[in-house]
Amino acid sequence: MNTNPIIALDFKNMEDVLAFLQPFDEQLFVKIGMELYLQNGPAIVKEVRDLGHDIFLDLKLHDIPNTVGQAMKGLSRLDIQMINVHAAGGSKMMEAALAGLKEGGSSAALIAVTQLTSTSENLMNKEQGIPGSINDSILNYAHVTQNAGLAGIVCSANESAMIRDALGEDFLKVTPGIRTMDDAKGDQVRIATPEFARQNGSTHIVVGRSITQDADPVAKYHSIKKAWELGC
Ligand SMILES: O=c1ccn([C@@H]2O[C@H](COP(=O)(O)O)[C@@H](O)[C@H]2O)c(=O)[nH]1
Repeated sequence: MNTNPIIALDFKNMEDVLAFLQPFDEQLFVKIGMELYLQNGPAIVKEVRDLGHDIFLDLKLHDIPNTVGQAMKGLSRLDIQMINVHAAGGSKMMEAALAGLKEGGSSAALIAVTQLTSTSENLMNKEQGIPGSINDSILNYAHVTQNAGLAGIVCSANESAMIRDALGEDFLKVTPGIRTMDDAKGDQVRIATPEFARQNGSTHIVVGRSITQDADPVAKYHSIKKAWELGC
């Protein structure tokens, strides 16, 4: 699987996507999330794929098993490399998602969000009503996800070593919340640098505003890619 940094294409339409992608002269791994997909529909996935880029479709499905399974079957028609659900939907929902994806003939890696990188332990305890440490919650969701047969999880890079030690190198640890030292944290809580993500066992990093809002996105992408590849 492509392990290049995954660029989050958090734009409102294809015009903005094209303006962003135009200066890049290489094949990228990009993420299409709710902002772009919900305002433009499935056609946007084909348009980006036709440009030659690999795609992580970050829709974070979370509903009853039958609904998620049927939705995944529909999404399996899209030529994508990675897709996700929320682990909080439970093992039956994740199994239905996987079955739907496979029935539709897709070989995309199915992964599950554990705790969003914008979630703090305090928020989890008080608003989700989950007691204990956020690491315990993430580890629990990761075990449930692996037992349901999925390829990996979304977590922050801070938790990647814990997940690797418990669930192995091959289980995907896809980590957003990536920031360089001079980046604004914004709404993210559990952040890490690309080099730390590499050292701590992430298999993929997801990078949005650090690249997309930079004055020179191509140069920023290459500096993040280098830090990620070298781990220093
Ligand atoms: O836990 C999660 C799951 C998904 N995301 C997504 O990743 C990018 C991060 O964007 P930045 O601009 O680098 O903060 C964004 O599309 C999120 O929807 C996440 O951040 N955390």
